[in-house]
Amino acid sequence: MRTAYSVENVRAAERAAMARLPEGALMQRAAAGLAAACAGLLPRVYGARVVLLVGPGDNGGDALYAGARLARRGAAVTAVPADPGRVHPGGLAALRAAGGRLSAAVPDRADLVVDGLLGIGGQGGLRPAAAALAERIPPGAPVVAVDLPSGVDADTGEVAGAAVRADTTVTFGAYKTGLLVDPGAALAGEVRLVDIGLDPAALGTPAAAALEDADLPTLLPRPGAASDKYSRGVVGVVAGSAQYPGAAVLAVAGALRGGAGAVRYVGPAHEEVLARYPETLVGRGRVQAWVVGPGLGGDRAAEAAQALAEPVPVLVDADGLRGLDPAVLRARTAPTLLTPHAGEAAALLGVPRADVESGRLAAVRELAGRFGAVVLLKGSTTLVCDGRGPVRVNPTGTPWLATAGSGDVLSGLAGSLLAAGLPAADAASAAAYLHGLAAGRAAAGAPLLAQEVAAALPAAWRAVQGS
Ligand SMILES: NC(=O)C1=CN([C@@H]2O[C@H](COP(=O)(O)OP(=O)(O)OC[C@H]3O[C@@H](n4cnc5c(N)ncnc54)[C@H](OP(=O)(O)O)[C@@H]3O)[C@@H](O)[C@H]2O)[C@@H](O)CC1
Ligand SMILES: [K+]
Repeated sequence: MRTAYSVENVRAAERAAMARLPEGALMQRAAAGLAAACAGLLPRVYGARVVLLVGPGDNGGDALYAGARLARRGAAVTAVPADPGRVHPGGLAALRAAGGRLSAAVPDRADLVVDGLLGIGGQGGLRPAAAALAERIPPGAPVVAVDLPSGVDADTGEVAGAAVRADTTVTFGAYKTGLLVDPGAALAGEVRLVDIGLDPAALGTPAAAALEDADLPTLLPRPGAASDKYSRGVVGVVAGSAQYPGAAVLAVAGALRGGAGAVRYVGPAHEEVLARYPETLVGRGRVQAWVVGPGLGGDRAAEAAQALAEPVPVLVDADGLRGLDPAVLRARTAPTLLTPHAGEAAALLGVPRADVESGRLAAVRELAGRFGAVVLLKGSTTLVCDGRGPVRVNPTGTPWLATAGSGDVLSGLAGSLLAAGLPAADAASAAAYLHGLAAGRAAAGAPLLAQEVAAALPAAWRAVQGS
């Protein structure tokens, strides 16, 4: 599990480390790691044109000390301060001593740009002087962000105004939440973590976590010799309508590949479902988890209410989410998993969709708290929040996954994992992970059908089991 921490926790761990280290040691470690990463990105350090964008704080200090190291190896290093009156004095002296120079303007050409404008001390969108420098980054020059792309909120990934788009982010001591959550994650490029010797215990509880392949085998159900279809769990799928029969087929497809022993379908599209998947049971009956919502069409609160009245885990998606009553969910004894996209989340919260898109972390936390449910917020980075532990950020997927029906497959898959006995947050995050992995494999750089995602799930499952 890749874990990310709040600025408050990172600062606490840094204070603890600074108390036992000589002054400036942490910054030197950070600068050494940054310089090594920059050197690795350049075909040749000697003679390379390196431009440092330097903010007023320690983030700028890191950039200057790293620039000094590159200058000592023969790079032509130019530092451009956002505010010439506020530049890290030690860093500036080191750069000058190494032969680097200071400039008021961003040079037209660069082999590498180092963004040291703002790190974890940044508040709000970039101020005009810093924004002006960010806008003048020479087109095509690779950009390395120091600690995080300037303009990205370290705790939320939110971007309020101008921000730097990095190809690589070199972050120090621990991942920051904003590096995992969009839109910040999308601006960070490839994120590299430099160990500066922070004590993991001093970092406290992570604010966010991203699953990795190696986490999946411990989460996914594995049938034993004595398992039968009932002990492996039966998942009921309430989905589809005359208008959207395909949603039923796709939700069942996801459910069949999610590890439950059997899938029970309830709805008008049973002929379509059986034609495609004769393994499906049809009609109401006992289940270990319900999936309600894909393709129901219209306001179908009644179907959701019927499932929610049963003391088993219930996943509510799509049309089932309309008009959900928080009081009903909060009164439930079994877990509830809601799987909205941004538009559905906005409707549940009564806010514009743009607010959810720009503040995804806040939105998923608010939904989980308000509804007393585990919430999987779909999107470019899918988030899962259970209202208690770190928010899970899904690292797999492909933009091709933004295709009709892919959410139906995800709901079936997550519901199946619920029926197999996984806690709701694990079911949701494991499903999102496998779904994204399957989509990446199936798309392979070309447009993707939702049914191909479902078909690729067994290969994704095998791949992580072998990890
Ligand atoms: N602590 C450690 O042990 C280590 C820390 N390390 C490094 O230090 C970094 C944190 O340094 P930091 O605390 O100096 O903050 P930093 O990110 O440079 O920015 C603060 C400055 O920016 C300004 N400013 C704020 N918002 C702004 C905006 N929107 N637009 C423009 N300006 C804005 C703000 O101005 P003020 O509000 O004071 O007027 C203040 O001057 C961290 O990310 C890592 O890189 C590493 O070396 C490892 C060891
Ligand atoms: K930065």
